Amino acid sequence: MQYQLQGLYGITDAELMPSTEVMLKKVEQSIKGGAKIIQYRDKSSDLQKRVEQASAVNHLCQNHKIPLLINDDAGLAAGIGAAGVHLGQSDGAIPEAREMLGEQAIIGVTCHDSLAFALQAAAEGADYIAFGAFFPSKTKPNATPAPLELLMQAKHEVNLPIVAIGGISVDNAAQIIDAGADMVAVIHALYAQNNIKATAQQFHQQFSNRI
Ligand SMILES: Cc1ncc(COP(=O)(O)OP(=O)(O)O)c(N)n1
Ligand SMILES: Cc1nc(C(=O)O)sc1CCOP(=O)(O)O
Ligand SMILES: [Mg+2]
Repeated sequence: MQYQLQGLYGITDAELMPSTEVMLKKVEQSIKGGAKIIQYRDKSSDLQKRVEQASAVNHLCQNHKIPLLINDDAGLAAGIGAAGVHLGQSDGAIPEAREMLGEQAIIGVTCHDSLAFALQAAAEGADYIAFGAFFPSKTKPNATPAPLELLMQAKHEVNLPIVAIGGISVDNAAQIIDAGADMVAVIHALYAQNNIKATAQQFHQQFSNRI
């Protein structure tokens, strides 16, 4: 299936979603509010939990025709038939992930604050590039800071959809989108909210003003 890589990108979080049931409810609310892409992110080494949760979220996403990407682990993505994988700079090579997942898979790559990483990822066949952190992140306080101007530069120099991540909220998303981000990836300012659907709608509206 061909997916549109634009809009709100929700990322799951083990602390904000302490059970599979809570995870499914929160992710579904975000999709109902307009999230266009979901990532399963679990940094634990509990393989059984990871397979069970990733499979359940993948089923939900498929029902809503939304792509699920697996963080870090192309093998898990292939094993459960997810739409793709998100790779950090030390999470494995793009060609190997492509080999495992196939031509249709979505492979996203973390580029931190580096245009050089982005150009390399593009040359190796990435489907989107991700920059951050644009604002202080509650989830990842030690993330490398990235300047807003990087988005404008990348827009001109890299022919791939751009994800912005790190401390993004409904209050600061507009400046990120104005600077050139095609997607905003969010954990805390989405999944820690009491009304996740309404929050996702607020993010979504900021894109629909431009689509
Ligand atoms: C959309 C998106 N962008 C960046 C990241 C961060 O990936 P990475 O640097 O590998 O860090 P971890 O998330 O694995 O801790 C991401 N996951 N998603
Ligand atoms: C997983 C992750 N990667 C980042 C990067 O800069 O590469 S920032 C981050 C955490 C994003 O969560 P929140 O929306 O709560 O800040
Ligand atoms: Mg990673």
